[in-house]
Amino acid sequence: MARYELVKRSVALITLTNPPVNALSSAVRHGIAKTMERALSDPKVTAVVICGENGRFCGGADIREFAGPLRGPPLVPLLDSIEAGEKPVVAAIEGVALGGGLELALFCHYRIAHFKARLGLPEVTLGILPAAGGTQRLPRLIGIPAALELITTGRHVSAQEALKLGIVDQVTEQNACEVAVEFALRAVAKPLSSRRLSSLTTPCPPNLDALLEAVTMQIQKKARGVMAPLACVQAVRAAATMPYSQGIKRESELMATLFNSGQARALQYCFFAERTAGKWTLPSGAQWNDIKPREIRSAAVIGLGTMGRGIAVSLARVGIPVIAVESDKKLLETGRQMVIGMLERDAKRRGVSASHNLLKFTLGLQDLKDVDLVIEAVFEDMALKKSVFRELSKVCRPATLFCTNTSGLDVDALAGVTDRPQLVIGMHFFSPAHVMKLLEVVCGPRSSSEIVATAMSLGKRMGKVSVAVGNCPGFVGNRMLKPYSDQATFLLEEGATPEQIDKALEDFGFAMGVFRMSDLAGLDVGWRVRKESGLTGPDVDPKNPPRRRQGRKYCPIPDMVCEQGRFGQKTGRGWYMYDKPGGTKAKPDPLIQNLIEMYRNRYGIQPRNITDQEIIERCLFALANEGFRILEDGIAARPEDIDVIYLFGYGFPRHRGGPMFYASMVGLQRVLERLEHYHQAHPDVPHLEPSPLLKKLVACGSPPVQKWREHIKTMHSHL
Ligand SMILES: C[C@H](O)[C@H](C)C(=O)SCCNC(=O)CCNC(=O)[C@H](O)C(C)(C)COP(=O)([O-])OP(=O)([O-])OC[C@H]1O[C@@H](n2cnc3c(N)ncnc32)[C@H](O)[C@@H]1OP(=O)([O-])[O-]
Repeated sequence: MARYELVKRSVALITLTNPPVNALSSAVRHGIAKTMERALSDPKVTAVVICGENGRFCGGADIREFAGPLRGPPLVPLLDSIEAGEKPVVAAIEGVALGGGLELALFCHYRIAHFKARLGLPEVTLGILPAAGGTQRLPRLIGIPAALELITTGRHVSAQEALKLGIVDQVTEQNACEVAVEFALRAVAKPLSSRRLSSLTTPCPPNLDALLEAVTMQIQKKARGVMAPLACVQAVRAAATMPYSQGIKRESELMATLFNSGQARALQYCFFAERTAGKWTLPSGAQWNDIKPREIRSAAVIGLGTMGRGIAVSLARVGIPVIAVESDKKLLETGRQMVIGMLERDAKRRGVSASHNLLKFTLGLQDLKDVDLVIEAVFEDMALKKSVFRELSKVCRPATLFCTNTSGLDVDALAGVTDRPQLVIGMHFFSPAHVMKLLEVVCGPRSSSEIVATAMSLGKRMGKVSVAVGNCPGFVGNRMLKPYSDQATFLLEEGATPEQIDKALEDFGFAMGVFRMSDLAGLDVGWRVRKESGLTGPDVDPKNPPRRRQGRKYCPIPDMVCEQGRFGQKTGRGWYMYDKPGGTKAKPDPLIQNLIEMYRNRYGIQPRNITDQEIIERCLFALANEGFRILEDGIAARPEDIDVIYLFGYGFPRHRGGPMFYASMVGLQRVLERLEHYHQAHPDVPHLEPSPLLKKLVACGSPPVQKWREHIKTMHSHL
């Protein structure tokens, strides 16, 4: 839809109207075609201004339309008529001009941007490329190197940077529309030929091939197996080496190779899944858009260990005064220095001043009597956490909200020791808490909808992707991690090596394989959890550690590694060896290979050749299978939530969509068959037994992931 008005007696003002981001849906494209034709044919009209309703120019093509057959007028011929017209067309950019929105502006003869506007060609983040001339026009306007960087990264630039790059002609602090109308009136007399980007030659750097080669290498190194960025390089190469008409053909050829690809579908699924995750509903029927969150004006963090420090920084940097508490002077001083240091480095990186004044450090819980919200981040020990919550109930005013950063302990058990179980919730941050975007908001059965709403909105305010989950051991992320890492260690027993398993997972797209990731996180963390859950400990015979524990198959190799003091990067030895404690460059360690071979000999295990396909199937199908169980148990409301948790908390490759979307892409029938195959081979590994929900979805014809919810409804929700 596009609105047409005549202003200043001779300027046609065309306003795109498709809330919330004026995406270029077929209706909007129809609207532009009709209003442009009217403006160009009306003799009263001397110039045209295009703007967007609600202070947003245009968020690009309507991504929702990609799933179906494309209808309505094709974009490029429509935009050609704008550039070819004899009347100056000025784009008045407010809010955002992204993707097809910026391309629309690049067909206009002039671009005026509001100083708060953001511009960019983020198509590559959706697994595609700018297919409305962006790859041919932006290089002609700002040169190859700058255009290449923006198109292969999809980065948004500010209006100021866009002016410096030459993307826009003027930046204004006033209403961009009014400024554009004045600008258009002044442009009437000026020639337009030099303003038609299609007629310009692309300024080429002398080292073009070397530049394109270097960018290609960098992409292949950083974005393993991701297609779109490489196609973007090819399209920009066409802008440098072909006339515009051929370049635009090359652009659409390359787009055709991407548009229906699995990667594009996965990345577009992630776009919407991320936005769906924030829309929670509780068993009571309370939901995200009808519960008003409390405003948090002050907070406290208890415990300044690794997590507590990151949480304090994440609160202070968004302007929330924080009281940080530790149990003794030395820990408090160490914590204070580290938090201040992190806040300063973070502020420097963001080019802002550090908000030291918002931080207060204390040894006394009584200083927390008036805070709005407390986040407990002490050592992962139930008894210790309970004593903290009992104390808090005594000192904090009745309305103060209590949150725990436990990564898997029972939130309701903690709520039970307080005087306000309805005001207790889990806020599970991921390490480092001031960097990782994911926040699991763990709703106990007594958590009120008000505290759920408050925790979710506080997460958004802290720049987190917040997902509401139910209360069970390990919640969603860590609960699924166990079958995934268990399969990896079982594969070690059967013949694989840590390097082989990690390489298979990294070739699949993970930034780090399971063993390198464990070395980073610290092997002692998992060891302590296994001890606390009684799976290992001093009463286990180290000479003959049993391979069945608590009625299930158990692999003692990780314990044997820890018993040698190998805790990963922090000790310089783990599944890999590092040049020094804290080193990050992993090298295969023959001692680990010896340990595994001795272990196989002791139990008479004949190693066999294990394929990368088996590694991927056993690790990822076990992961997804636990995801199905979590949906059955109502611990997660929909598969999108699980996928967002794994994308933002566990480094699952975005171009694979997440464990549940990946399972749907592989085909639920195949996932079921492979799990049945592996469970038959390993009947003593319950998490390989296909979940009832998986069987049910296959029986229902394997509906697309977005439709699974309809089949989950029958189950009881813990959310
Ligand atoms: C030819 C051409 O070459 C090619 C082919 C293309 O152009 S491909 C398309 C390229 N364009 C993009 O990649 C930009 C994508 N959008 C964004 O980056 C952000 O949305 C935003 C613009 C920076 C606003 O952020 P926000 O935080 O203020 O709000 P939001 O929650 O994100 O969004 C608010 C609501 O708008 C929906 N939405 C946003 N952009 C949309 C789009 N392009 N198409 C359809 N829906 C969109 C979104 O799902 C949400 O819906 P709901 O959840 O309310 O139901």
